[in-house]
Amino acid sequence: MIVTVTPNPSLDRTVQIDRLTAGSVHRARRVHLDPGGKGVNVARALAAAGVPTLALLPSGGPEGARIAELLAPEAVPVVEVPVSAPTRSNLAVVESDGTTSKFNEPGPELTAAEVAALESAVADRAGRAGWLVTSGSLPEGCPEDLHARIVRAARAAGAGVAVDTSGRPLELACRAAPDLVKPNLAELAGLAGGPLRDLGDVLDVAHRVRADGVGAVLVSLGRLGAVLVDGTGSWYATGVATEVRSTVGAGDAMLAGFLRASDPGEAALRSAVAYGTAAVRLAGSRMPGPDDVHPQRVRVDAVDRTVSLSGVAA
Ligand SMILES: Nc1ncnc2c1ncn2[C@@H]1O[C@H](COP(=O)(O)OP(=O)(O)OP(=O)(O)O)[C@@H](O)[C@H]1O
Ligand SMILES: O=P(O)(O)OC[C@@]1(O)O[C@H](CO)[C@@H](O)[C@@H]1O
Repeated sequence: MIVTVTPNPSLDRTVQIDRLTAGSVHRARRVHLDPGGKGVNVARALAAAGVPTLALLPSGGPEGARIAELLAPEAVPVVEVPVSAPTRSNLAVVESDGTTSKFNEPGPELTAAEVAALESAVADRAGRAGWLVTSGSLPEGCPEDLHARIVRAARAAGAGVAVDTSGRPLELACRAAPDLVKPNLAELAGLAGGPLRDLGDVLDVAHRVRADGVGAVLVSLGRLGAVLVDGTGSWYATGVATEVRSTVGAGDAMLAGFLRASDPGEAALRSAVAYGTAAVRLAGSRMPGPDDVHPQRVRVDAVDRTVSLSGVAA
């Protein structure tokens, strides 16, 4: 079973318009509502593939209840930790060429007792998890080492642990020696303390992160694909995305693809990029199912240090 922890879930509203122009009124062509937050998305993709999973999240107000309602038809088991402030709603504006602008709320303020209840729910379930994924931003009131604490608790319970977050919480989580981290380019640059120019820089930082105790580093690079560095080697994979409908959640789909792969290393990277590529073809933060995913179309090579990262958001 793969348990996902999302300290700051969200009700994701995706609005499709022709073109975003600052300061104008826009008429939406379509609106789509998804249960969201990074760990929630990972659990959705896993459930769609028939992988036993459980999404653990704080839940408050009508937004929290709606997330659980939307997860039910996707057959995602949920453990809700009740909190008094309402769960946030996040907005994605997608233009007709696939350009996506995201507006994320900070999230509710959790009390110390609510944070303790979340940690206790993690401790209760970690012993039954093969993997535990802890991901996303932290709402107000959470200590910045919350992901790090969850990593330690899950490791102590014998679970493999994957982390997908950013900034200081990511730095602290790396020090807790998780089995896997999944930074995007901006997050890896944050860990490096400066901009990264090419795959050579990505490789060097990923090796440094591993040397500090992280098992494997899966770096997602948007349209450029992804790099994996683990204890057995390093690879670069690219997919073919025909049509980009929404990039929201592509990183989460990718992490699910990595975790559901039957083999580690190169095979897991292939599955990860197949999932990421499939996700961008789907509207909103919809997660791909196994029929959407084509690992045989993913190209995996040795890492060419000279490939430039210009044009990838960092
Ligand atoms: N524009 C794109 N074209 C093709 N593939 C893409 C594109 N954007 C993302 N992908 C695929 O999805 C994977 C994850 O994307 P990305 O690096 O944007 O993750 P992320 O920043 O963590 O996303 P999120 O936080 O929205 O989940 C990439 O490695 C790639 O395989
Ligand atoms: O604000 P955070 O926690 O960093 O990210 C939240 C979020 O953008 O991540 C998911 C996509 O990865 C969305 O479902 C959700 O809205």
